[in-house]
Amino acid sequence: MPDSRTDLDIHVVRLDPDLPLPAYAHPGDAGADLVTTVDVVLAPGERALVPTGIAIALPEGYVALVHPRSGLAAKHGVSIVNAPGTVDAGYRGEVKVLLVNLDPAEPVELRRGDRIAQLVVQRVETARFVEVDVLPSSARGTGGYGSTGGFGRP
Ligand SMILES: O=c1ccn([C@H]2C[C@H](O)[C@@H](COP(=O)(O)OP(=O)(O)OP(=O)(O)O)O2)c(=O)[nH]1
Ligand SMILES: [Mg+2]
Repeated sequence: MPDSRTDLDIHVVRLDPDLPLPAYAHPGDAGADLVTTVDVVLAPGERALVPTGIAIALPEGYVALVHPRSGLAAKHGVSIVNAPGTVDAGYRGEVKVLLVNLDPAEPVELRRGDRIAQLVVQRVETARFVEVDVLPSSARGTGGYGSTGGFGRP
């Protein structure tokens, strides 16, 4: 479904011409759905690098993040090992999805053409890493990993 609010064109090559381009389910959605080109069965705990049949050329200054779909996660325990996957602007290979079946008991069967993940395109900064001897102080300081407490229960 075309989204008239965007001016950003991303060139896509369909490596598998029978399958669709990434598509937003609703106008304004953040994630465009990606499909699998192959049938896959994932046993409990199993992972697989699944091809999506597309290659893209992101403009410089953009990244595409490969996110899990919440419906597959909630209903089948299917997630992405490296979530969110990072597609660099210079990458011209096939976009792939490292799916994992986190369900402890049930295998999951994915069929060619099923929507398996979603691609979120974002602007991104390329930083200069400047070495210094001392960092400026901050309210948090070095506290992390639960330094503010747990669930916040009384
Ligand atoms: O979910 C993903 C993650 C990555 N990639 C592709 C695009 C990305 O630009 C490239 C490299 O990904 P990343 O930098 O995360 O992996 P790496 O292990 O650091 O590999 P490399 O040494 O090639 O950078 O692989 C995907 O197609 N899907
Ligand atoms: Mg890398």
